[in-house]
Amino acid sequence: MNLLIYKTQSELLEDLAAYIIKIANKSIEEHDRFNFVLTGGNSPKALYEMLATTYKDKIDWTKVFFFFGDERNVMPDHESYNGLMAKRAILDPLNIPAKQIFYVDTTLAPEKAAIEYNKALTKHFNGADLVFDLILLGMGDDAHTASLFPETTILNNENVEIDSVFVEKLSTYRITFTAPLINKAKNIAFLVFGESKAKAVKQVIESDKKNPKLYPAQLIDPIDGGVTWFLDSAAASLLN
Ligand SMILES: O=C1O[C@H](COP(=O)(O)O)[C@@H](O)[C@H](O)[C@H]1O
Repeated sequence: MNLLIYKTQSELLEDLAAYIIKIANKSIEEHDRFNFVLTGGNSPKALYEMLATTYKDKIDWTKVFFFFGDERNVMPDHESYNGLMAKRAILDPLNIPAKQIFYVDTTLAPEKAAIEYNKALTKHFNGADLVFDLILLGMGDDAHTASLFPETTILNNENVEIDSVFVEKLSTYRITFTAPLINKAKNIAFLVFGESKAKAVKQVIESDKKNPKLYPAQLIDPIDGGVTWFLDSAAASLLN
């Protein structure tokens, strides 16, 4: 695990953008495309905007395919839809054509949306293993990542797939990559800001004994690739 801690969020974002650009260009050089899984929530917005403006000439965006590691069960025009934030912050500004964007279709029932997303991914990968070049992840202050929430049934799902899950504490369904699917990625990066995440960061990274039922981000342990944590000093403040 690589642990990178930055004094300010802007330093962190600059470095994370450089990390993404490097992986994107390497992936395009190696297999002529970059399969990039976006994270939702609030944390990545400034990063997406930065990639679409300051660094827009650093990547051949015609070769980038965008996916979502999790989605909220709301309509695509709802402010909470992860795809909408990404659409506004990076996809529309870069004029990414629809064929390069894999939104989760939340007009369907959650189970059906997950089935359709699995089908779309299998088709994109031509039936080969679903190995993404880069998966970006956030983390909630309850240590959830993607939509792998504490004490939910999906934590026991050992399949490499997208699934739906009912999250009791939010009284809602989510659609999410399972941990085994995330762990197949070539590269995984966590982006975590702010003091409210400090306790969860410590529990996930420094607990002597793993307890993924309570701290689901502990399930992220890639098979072949690496995981890099991009933290600001507030999020890292409780680490030894
Ligand atoms: O619900 C979600 O939360 C996490 C963390 O979001 P943040 O707003 O605290 O950055 C996010 O990674 C996930 O994609 C999202 O659906």
